[in-house]
Amino acid sequence: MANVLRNSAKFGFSGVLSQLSIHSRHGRECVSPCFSLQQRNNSTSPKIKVDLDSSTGVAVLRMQSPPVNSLSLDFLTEFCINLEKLEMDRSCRGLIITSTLSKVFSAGLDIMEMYGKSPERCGEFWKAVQEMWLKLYGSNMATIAAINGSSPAGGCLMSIGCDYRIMVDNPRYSIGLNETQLGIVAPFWFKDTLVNTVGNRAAELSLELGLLYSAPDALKIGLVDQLVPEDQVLSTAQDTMSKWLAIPDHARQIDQCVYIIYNTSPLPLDHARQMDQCVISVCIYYI
Ligand SMILES: CCCCC/C=C\C/C=C\CC/C=C/CC(=O)SCCNC(=O)CCNC(=O)[C@H](O)C(C)(C)COP(=O)(O)OP(=O)(O)OC[C@H]1O[C@@H](n2cnc3c(N)ncnc32)[C@H](O)[C@@H]1OP(=O)(O)O
Repeated sequence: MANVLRNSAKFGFSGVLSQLSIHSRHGRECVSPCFSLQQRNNSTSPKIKVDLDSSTGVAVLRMQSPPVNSLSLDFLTEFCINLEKLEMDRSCRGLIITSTLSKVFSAGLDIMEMYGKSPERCGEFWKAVQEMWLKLYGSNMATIAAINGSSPAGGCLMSIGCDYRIMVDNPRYSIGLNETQLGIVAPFWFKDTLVNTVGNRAAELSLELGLLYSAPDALKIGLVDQLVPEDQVLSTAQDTMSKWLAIPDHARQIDQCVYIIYNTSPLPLDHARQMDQCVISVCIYYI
């Protein structure tokens, strides 16, 4: 593991984060061309299924990559391609993300992507993680995570990258940024997103202790917005989405824009790259 980390630290990360701006969150621009994403999508069977209801303008994106919807490079590439397609489709105003797997929303980053891979592959993987977050957090669509299972680490990041979170009311399902428990550190942009969701103190405790919250505890700290019985998670997400879509898009988008500008520190490319490298270097030192 240490060697993998050492190699990855040498690699220059993409610094895609520099593109987080008023334009990427609220304009209709793509963060990166679909072409390059499609070029690197090598998966054979779809890991993601998207159904767009043109009468409501709401798409449901189902993650269907057993056993745990781990975020591999192939998965992330497919995810980003689908997000870009929906983003460019003006008939789509809302996106619900859920899982077809029982018990798991997403297990987060695919551990196998962090082990025994070339520096180039590690860099490509990390860029895909950043792109996933940028495209989701920067989406013009109203986004709701229908969390129907556990959602640790990168799965939690995906959830808090959405505008609203509905989780199944099952204390066995957990969610949180548990990186420190694994001996690694959540990058600063994970932290920013968590602070924007639960506030400073809860985020500090959560990150330092690597806390995984049961669904009821996640509701208490505001990590999720609502708990519902398992069989109602999708219908509740659809009902909630109709309320979000009753708001004119431009007003909601501008409001989000103001919020994010005042609550997220936009960093220039070099800073973003260096800070990610710093996190990984610290991990290398201790692992
Ligand atoms: C340049 C970049 C590369 C280098 C990076 C360097 C440093 C990193 C520094 C900073 C990065 C910080 C960011 C990290 C974010 C992350 O997301 S890290 C991933 C953290 N994920 C987890 O901790 C989740 C672990 N999994 C679970 O808790 C459980 O599996 C579950 C999701 C709750 C489901 O439990 P369940 O009982 O249903 O299933 P199992 O545990 O039996 O698992 C089934 C099967 O799935 C495999 N698996 C589980 N999680 C992952 C995963 N994240 N990646 C890949 N595979 C996973 C598990 O091994 C089992 O496989 P099997 O034994 O072959 O059946």
